[in-house]
Amino acid sequence: MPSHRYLPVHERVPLPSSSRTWPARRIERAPLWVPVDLRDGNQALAEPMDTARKRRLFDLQVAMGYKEIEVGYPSASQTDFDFVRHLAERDDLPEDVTVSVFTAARADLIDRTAEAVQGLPRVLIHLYTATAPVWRDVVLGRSRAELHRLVLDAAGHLLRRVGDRPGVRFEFSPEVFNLTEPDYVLEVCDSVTELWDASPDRPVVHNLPATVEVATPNVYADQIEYADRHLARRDSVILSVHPHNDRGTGVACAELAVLAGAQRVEGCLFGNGERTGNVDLVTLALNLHAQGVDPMVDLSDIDTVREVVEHCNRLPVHPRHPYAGDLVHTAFSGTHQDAIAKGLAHHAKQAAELGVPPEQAPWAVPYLPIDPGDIGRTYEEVIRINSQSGKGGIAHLLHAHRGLELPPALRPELARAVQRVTDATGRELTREELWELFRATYVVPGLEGRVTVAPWSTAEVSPGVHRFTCRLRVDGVEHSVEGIGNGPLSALTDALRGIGVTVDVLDYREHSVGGSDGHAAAYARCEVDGAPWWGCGWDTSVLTASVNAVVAAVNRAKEV
Ligand SMILES: CC(=O)SCCNC(=O)CCNC(=O)[C@H](O)C(C)(C)COP(=O)(O)OP(=O)(O)OC[C@H]1O[C@@H](n2cnc3c(N)ncnc32)[C@H](O)[C@@H]1OP(=O)(O)O
Ligand SMILES: CC(C)C(=O)C(=O)O
Ligand SMILES: [Mg+2]
Repeated sequence: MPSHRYLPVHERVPLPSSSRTWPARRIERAPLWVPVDLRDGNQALAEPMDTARKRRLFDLQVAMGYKEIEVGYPSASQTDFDFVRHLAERDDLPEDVTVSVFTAARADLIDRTAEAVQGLPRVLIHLYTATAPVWRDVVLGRSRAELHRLVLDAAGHLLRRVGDRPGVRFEFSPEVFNLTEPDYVLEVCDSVTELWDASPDRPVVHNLPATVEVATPNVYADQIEYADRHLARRDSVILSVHPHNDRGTGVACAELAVLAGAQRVEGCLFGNGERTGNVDLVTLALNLHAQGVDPMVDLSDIDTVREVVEHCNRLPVHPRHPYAGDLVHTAFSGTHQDAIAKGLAHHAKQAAELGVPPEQAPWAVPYLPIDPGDIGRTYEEVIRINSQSGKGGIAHLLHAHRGLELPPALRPELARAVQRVTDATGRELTREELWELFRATYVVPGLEGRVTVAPWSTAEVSPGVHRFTCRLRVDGVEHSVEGIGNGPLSALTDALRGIGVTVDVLDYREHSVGGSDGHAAAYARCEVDGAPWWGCGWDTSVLTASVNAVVAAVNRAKEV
């Protein structure tokens, strides 16, 4: 790999001196989130959104609780212009929502922008120019002083065009801030602050983008902390960040930048955006949620959010995407499943002890950073069965979906049966298939097999003495038999012994299963002809379930 072609960041740009304090800080409240899907995200789509798609995403963002939303680059295309006009003319913006529009520092584009926003009650006009040396030299062909002049001319032009309109505020972005000399950033931003006469009640936004990520997130945090400390009229400046994700560390950059003093974060839902995307606002919000901090946006129905975003962007969200992917709450592997199953049971118990609903109780379930229920996910997806799965997960699934309380001693051999199937097929077992496997292995042998018992009856002939009377069919030969014992099951085993089937019940459990069909499950571990076998019964009658469980164990032994 020709790595020698690339310079490390400290050889590309002077970095601010390092008296940093951000590493010791904590994020205790959400910054102002600003979705830029309708502008930055949109400019990265092969098929940019039309008005209907833009409106759908905008309405979603309003419903989620975003208060500032970048809606387009109205001077760039008729579609974007029309969408801004649509918002202005519909006149249905919630009173606490401000829209933002984007423009380059060119008089013609500013004029068109001013036309587009006419009539909007609250609008932030976002002016940008790249300030980094390579862009100055190669793209814009201007020296530091010349570019500074260009910015001030554009900022002044904007002020003259719309500065006296009520509800208008300004934002400035020195594009590629992260590769711009820190003193030059201050020089340009401070002069813009002054020109726009920012004040605490009409602050300017300075948005310092990592337009293309080039360094580890700590470097960006140092750059932001330096700006936080040195920007003029700091109480009249909202310090904003706009990370991209070229190195896959956009989220880390945003979080460290907030530690370093950023008050506002621009990004896109699920991280759409140029190249590898803008920083993902959903992940950022849920990262805060998972730290006990109110994210100030509603993600309680993440699947609807995802569905709308996928529709509007025509891009899928990856199955492993943090929080939102189809697979992120799912454990296939045995030890994780075991821990989750125990964690969920413990969670339910603790909630009951605290007297609060489970969805309000403190969360400490292994391997699940947040309760999937918080974002509208169900538990059904949490544990899924394949060849990596173990007894804990299998028992959890049969409990969750069929109400079975499998005896711990039965679980290992059921897990082996499951593994034989998943190894052979190489695929996942659905919960219905798992139930069928359990039924076929342990329940069906109680209903059909070499030995069948039907009809039968029991009676307590004297206190503590039970009689079991039945027609027994063994290998097609019918017998009428009776047995006596201290309970129905011991009377049954006595009857079996009468025709030469030696069976002892070593362990027996039963429980009723909730639900309208009112089934009972019975589990019998029996010694049959000297070897132990499990059999299970599943019937609306507990007694029938128990008889079937013993017969199932017998038939399983006889089928070997
Ligand atoms: C990091 C970001 O996301 S920046 C935002 C980028 N977004 C977009 O580009 C999407 C929409 N853009 C567009 O539709 C078009 O670029 C338009 C309509 C805005 C402008 O189109 P055109 O006039 O055809 O120019 P073009 O796109 O080629 O822009 C390049 C020119 O603008 C200049 N320019 C680029 N950025 C800026 C800026 N921020 N401020 C002032 N001038 C700029 C360049 O120096 C170049 O000038 P030159 O022709 O004198 O060399
Ligand atoms: C804020 C603007 C200029 C931007 O999208 C970027 O720098 O990435
Ligand atoms: Mg961007």
